Amino acid sequence: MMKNVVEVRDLVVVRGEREVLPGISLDVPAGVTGLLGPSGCGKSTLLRCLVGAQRVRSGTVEVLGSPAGSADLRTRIGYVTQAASVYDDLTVAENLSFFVRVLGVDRSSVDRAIEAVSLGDHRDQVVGRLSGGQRSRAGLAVALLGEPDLLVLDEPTVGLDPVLRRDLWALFHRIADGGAAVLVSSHVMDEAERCHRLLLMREGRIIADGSPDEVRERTGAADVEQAFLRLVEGREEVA
Ligand SMILES: Nc1ncnc2c1ncn2[C@@H]1O[C@H](COP(=O)(O)OP(=O)(O)OP(=O)(O)O)[C@@H](O)[C@H]1O
Repeated sequence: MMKNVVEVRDLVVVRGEREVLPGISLDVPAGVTGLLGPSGCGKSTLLRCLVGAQRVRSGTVEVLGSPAGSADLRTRIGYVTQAASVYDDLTVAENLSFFVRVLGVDRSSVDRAIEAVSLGDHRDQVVGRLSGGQRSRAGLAVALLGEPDLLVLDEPTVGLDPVLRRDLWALFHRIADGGAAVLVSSHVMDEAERCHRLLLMREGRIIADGSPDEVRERTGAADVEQAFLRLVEGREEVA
């Protein structure tokens, strides 16, 4: 049995002139893992590496036992970026039918994906007329088409109201309960409590790794936001 869904070792990524990831190592197990850190710390860059969309300078990225970017991972990873991944002028069902052909997966996955994100009542509605939360779920449905073993979500709850955020997190947990590993990035620390496991990131490095309880206990903090600040301050004292 495989231990980790993702294993990253000594990964170095340079974007523009900057070493955005200066040699990061981390594992992602099954369940819901939160990748948390301030804007610009390199979360999206790391996620791009996992899906094989980022040029890397050195190090290794293994996903589901294969090197990131391998052809056999194409339908085994679902990836939702911050940019909209669905077409505004197509209905939910038309979008999904289109991506079914692109991915070469079974047509029956359209209904399954629509049901998974609870968009049954909106399946024949044009995406451009959906609310923000419904649009997010439509994008998520596309990522679920291939029944992925790993779902990579880049800040999926940005700009959503608290009720929609809560509903989306419940959905991530249902997906994880179905057996997929779910990796969710966020710069909102209060989302940390909703994860089985946390990776706290700062300036291209992982500064803490564990369950929300472990991270809080290790730092003696009341919540994960305070834990993050304590870790940052601790580092600065040592430096
Ligand atoms: N195309 C690019 N060319 C050069 N530098 C880039 C490019 N894209 C991002 N960067 C830089 O890489 C660093 C990390 O960016 P990244 O998008 O990975 O951060 P992030 O943690 O996902 O931020 P956010 O939460 O704002 O999305 C930033 O300093 C950013 O300016």
